[in-house]
Amino acid sequence: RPPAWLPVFLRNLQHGRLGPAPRPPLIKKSAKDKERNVVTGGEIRQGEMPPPPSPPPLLLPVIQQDHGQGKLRRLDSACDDETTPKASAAVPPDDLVPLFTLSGPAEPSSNVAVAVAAVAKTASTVPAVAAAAASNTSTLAANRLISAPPTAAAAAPGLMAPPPRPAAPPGLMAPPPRPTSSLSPAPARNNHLHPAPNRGLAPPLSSSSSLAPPPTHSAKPKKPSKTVVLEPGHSPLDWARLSGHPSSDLRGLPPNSPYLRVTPSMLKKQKGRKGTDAWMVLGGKVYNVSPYVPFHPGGGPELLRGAGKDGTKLFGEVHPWVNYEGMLSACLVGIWVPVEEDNDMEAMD
Ligand code: HEM
Repeated sequence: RPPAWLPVFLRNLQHGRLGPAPRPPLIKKSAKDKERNVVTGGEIRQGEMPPPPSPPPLLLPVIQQDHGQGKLRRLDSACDDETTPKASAAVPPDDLVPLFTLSGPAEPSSNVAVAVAAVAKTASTVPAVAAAAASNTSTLAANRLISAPPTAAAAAPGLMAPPPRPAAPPGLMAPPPRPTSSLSPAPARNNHLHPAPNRGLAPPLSSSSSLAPPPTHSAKPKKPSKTVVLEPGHSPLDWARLSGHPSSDLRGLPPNSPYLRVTPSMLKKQKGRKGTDAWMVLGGKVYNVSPYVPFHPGGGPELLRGAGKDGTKLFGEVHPWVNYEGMLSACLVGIWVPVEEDNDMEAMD
């Protein structure tokens, strides 16, 4: 049974609606292209399959270097008179380090172009790149060449070097190494000539390089506290309330007694024993510390270590930050007179 489309096809053929397939336009290879073996099309003979369309040449870098005119240009002999930077078929000098290579075996005799960009060691740190291509290069090969990074193709001595790659922030992994493809910069191969710094043997581990935190003041062992548990109603706040009251007289002297000139013989009798008050010299003044004994955070016995003597040094060794003057203002007996005078307990004028 004939297929359903056959009558329609025959009818169209009968009415001449079906013609031969349109021939593709003939593209003649110019003499220049023949000479340079550039594949730009070619004649299509009848009965032959047309060749697959060749991919458009990669001319992006050329467009960028085209003085902003936006025209597509080929990097071949047709634009030899242009000033656009392009690859030069120069062999890099011996002291240049090959930086860019094309994949595949380099066959000087074939049409495969070998582009080599090299860093000039003599031009300070500026990566002066000389791209070398085979003289018998094809358009495709030339486009491959110029598709290398524009900085690599156009950089020249005296130009600014590209900015250094940002260092990876601490804690983050270092970026993966760039793939060494045919068109990406290859790592320098003469590292053995210039050993990288700080690659020597690591110093032996010392005690300071352990994982323990560095010694600080906070690491100093603290002295155990010698504060005591005070009786109820004898907190520092209670003492402040008691001593700060205007009517409180904690001197242990008869009312309205003047400030005394306290001599050593007077002081040694006031040690807080046998019903006497404990006097203490602090900063040239004599205080009656007896009322403060039950309020002393360090305990009564500790406080009384300085009773009947000059406790300035002892006080300073324990807690120089304590404001004794303010705390004991209501306990002030008089001034300290370190030399013996004729009249003991002589009142000050
Ligand atoms: C000179 C004889 C004294 C001695 C030997 C002495 C001893 C002490 C000691 C051992 C402590 C405990 C420190 C601690 O480990 O926390 C202390 C605390 C204290 N003392 Fe004295 N003390 C004396 C005189 C005084 C005086 C005259 C006053 C008041 C004017 C005073 C007020 C205090 C205060 C406020 C504290 C608590 C300090 C703090 O917690 O930082 N001390 N004292």
